[in-house]
Amino acid sequence: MGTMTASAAQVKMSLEPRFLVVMGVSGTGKTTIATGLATRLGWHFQEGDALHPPANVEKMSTGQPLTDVDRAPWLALCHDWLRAQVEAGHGAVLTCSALKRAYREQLRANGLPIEFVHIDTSGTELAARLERREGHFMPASLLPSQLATLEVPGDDEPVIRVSGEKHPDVVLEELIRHFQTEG
Ligand SMILES: Nc1ncnc2c1ncn2[C@@H]1O[C@H](COP(=O)(O)OP(=O)(O)O)[C@@H](O)[C@H]1O
Ligand SMILES: O=C(O)[C@H](O)[C@@H](O)[C@H](O)[C@H](O)COP(=O)(O)O
Repeated sequence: MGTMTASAAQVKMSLEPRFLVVMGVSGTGKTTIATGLATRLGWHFQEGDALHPPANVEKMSTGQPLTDVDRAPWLALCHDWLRAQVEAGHGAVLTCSALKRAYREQLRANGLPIEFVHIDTSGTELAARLERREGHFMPASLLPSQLATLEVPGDDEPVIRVSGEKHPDVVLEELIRHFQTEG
């Protein structure tokens, strides 16, 4: 335990701030990975779901997928949060499904140095997780539309790809090692 605390402290000291959007479809593990990173690195965290206007939450709760128009004000709030973190200069992690390229471009607008962490998980594993998950407004019935809407980030986008099917601790280790290697 003492050793783990020491190594977490070393990581906090040695890493330059980064501005991360942990993205992917519902149930892929965004909140799990983003909170793990924020805790281990001492970076600021924002749950993107908490920025949805109430009408969006109501819509998803009743099993209706969001449209581009529904998502626009939410993405604007996500962008504003990211911009404030960049201006403050401390590391930050946001969860945001960011399913389409255009949404990711909106998040990166104004030249923000955002990097995406795309968590990729198979449809069968996602369905099982969402059926098990309790106390969340997002129903499993919306999974097909999430998967159909996803535009996997291209190699021309600033993206780090991770598997959502490994243990979260393994993914966190991989990400932190990647950040250490990149300086
Ligand atoms: N790598 C993983 N392996 C197994 N279960 C996971 C993993 N990551 C997350 N989960 C579980 O799957 C569910 C969805 O994870 P969550 O982090 O809420 O995803 P999202 O924020 O993308 O919807 C939660 O019950 C969580 O505990
Ligand atoms: O753009 C969307 O359709 C939503 O943002 C969606 O992708 C998101 O997943 C929900 O907010 C549910 O929250 P979880 O992702 O935490 O399941």
